[in-house]
Amino acid sequence: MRSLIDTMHGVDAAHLLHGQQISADRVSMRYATGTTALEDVSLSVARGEFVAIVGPSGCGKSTLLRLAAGLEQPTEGSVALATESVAFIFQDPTLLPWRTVRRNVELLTQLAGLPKEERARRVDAAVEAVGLSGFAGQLPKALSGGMRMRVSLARALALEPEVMLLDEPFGALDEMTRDEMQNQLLDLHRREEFTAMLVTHSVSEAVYLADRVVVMSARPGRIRGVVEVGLPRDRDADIRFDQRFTDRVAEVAALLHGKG
Ligand SMILES: Nc1ncnc2c1ncn2[C@@H]1O[C@H](COP(=O)(O)OP(=O)(O)OP(=O)(O)O)[C@@H](O)[C@H]1O
Repeated sequence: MRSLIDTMHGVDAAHLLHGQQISADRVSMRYATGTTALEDVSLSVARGEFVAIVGPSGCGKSTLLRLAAGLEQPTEGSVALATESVAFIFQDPTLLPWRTVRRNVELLTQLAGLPKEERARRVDAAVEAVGLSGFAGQLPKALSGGMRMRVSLARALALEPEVMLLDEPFGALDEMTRDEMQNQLLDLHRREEFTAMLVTHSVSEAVYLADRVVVMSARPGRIRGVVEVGLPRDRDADIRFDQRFTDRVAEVAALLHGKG
């Protein structure tokens, strides 16, 4: 199940400062194949913060998320996580086709060994939170791509995670559905107050969702710069017309393209 979403174990929480949820300290990652994916990356994410990571293809963004989850160990430096309560969301919702929406959402709570009543409470809340109550009895094949992604989100939410790691979750969706999913995620983050690390190829998505955007260089990935978004957390689609939004998008894009 590790390849779907999972609860992970906190790694070496000793060097976390107060209020930090994730901390990477001078991390380098070289795979056995000889590829150096990351070099000297240091990053701290505060409890409840939403951090987006953008960078050229192959610069080590997914590697950084896997390190944060404790799925990989860095070759140099250290990664610390203040909690064991972590959910991972991938671009592919990976639903089990023979299980209904409800039973898919329940899956990880079942594997985590939660009692039946507790599972039922969490599943109901998660299905409701993503607006799928009317579809709880449907099979995945009856759902649109956006709805399947909502099920994937609900399955993660049912773990009531303190940390949500999202690897390009909306990359396969059409633009309208993607906009809807971004608003859904903003709303969930406001309500559930989890810490989020999101990998995306979209600069505007990063600025729209995050408190801070981390811009990485081409492989081996280093942090080229970090942009403080500085927009109110309580934002909606209209913020895209705000000068501050367009300024931040330009700032991130300039860093991304080496002009920062
Ligand atoms: N398990 C692995 N074994 C060997 N090399 C790997 C492994 N995972 C990733 N890599 C390599 O490490 C580099 C970074 O990969 P990673 O998937 O982290 O980048 P990314 O920024 O997420 O890419 P993309 O934006 O294209 O999804 C790539 O060159 C990739 O081929």
